[in-house]
Amino acid sequence: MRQIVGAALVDSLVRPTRLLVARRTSPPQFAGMWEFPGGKVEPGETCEAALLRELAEELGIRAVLGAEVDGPGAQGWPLTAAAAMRVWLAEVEEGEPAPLQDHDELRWVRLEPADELEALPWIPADRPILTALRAGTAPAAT
Ligand SMILES: Nc1nc2c([nH]c(=O)n2[C@H]2C[C@H](O)[C@@H](COP(=O)(O)OP(=O)(O)OP(=O)(O)O)O2)c(=O)[nH]1
Repeated sequence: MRQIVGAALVDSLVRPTRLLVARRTSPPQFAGMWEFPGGKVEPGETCEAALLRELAEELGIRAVLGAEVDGPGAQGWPLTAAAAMRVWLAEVEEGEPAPLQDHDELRWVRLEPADELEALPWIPADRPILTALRAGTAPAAT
């Protein structure tokens, strides 16, 4: 199984209210769809190092990783029969995210209410991840 990593970049790891979403430019079947920035883990790389590298390359930022958005398998969330993605919450530490590579638009979208977030044409495999992310970042009831 090919290992993919993705970042749920939020405005604040302590009190997340917005998520940075990215619109892919390729391949044709994913162009125009929204996703978690990230990419493939290279041989010899840890997942965390791969994710920080991808965020630097794609968005031009240095990020800090928070908790993992745990998926159903050891390799995270299934994407296809041959690929799965682990996803971490993350926060920008340095830089301003820009669509440098693989994306033509970035958007900070409110997590709750999630109308705008859910209305975007996401890569379909990402939908269950979004649901888990929203459950995990919802403010605790008092
Ligand atoms: N980055 C990312 N990829 C996703 C998501 N959902 C999903 O199905 N994928 C798929 C699309 C791609 O087939 C694969 C990730 O590959 P990629 O093209 O982003 O990887 P990469 O940046 O390392 O690209 P490359 O070296 O092959 O050019 O996983 C997601 O939310 N984020």
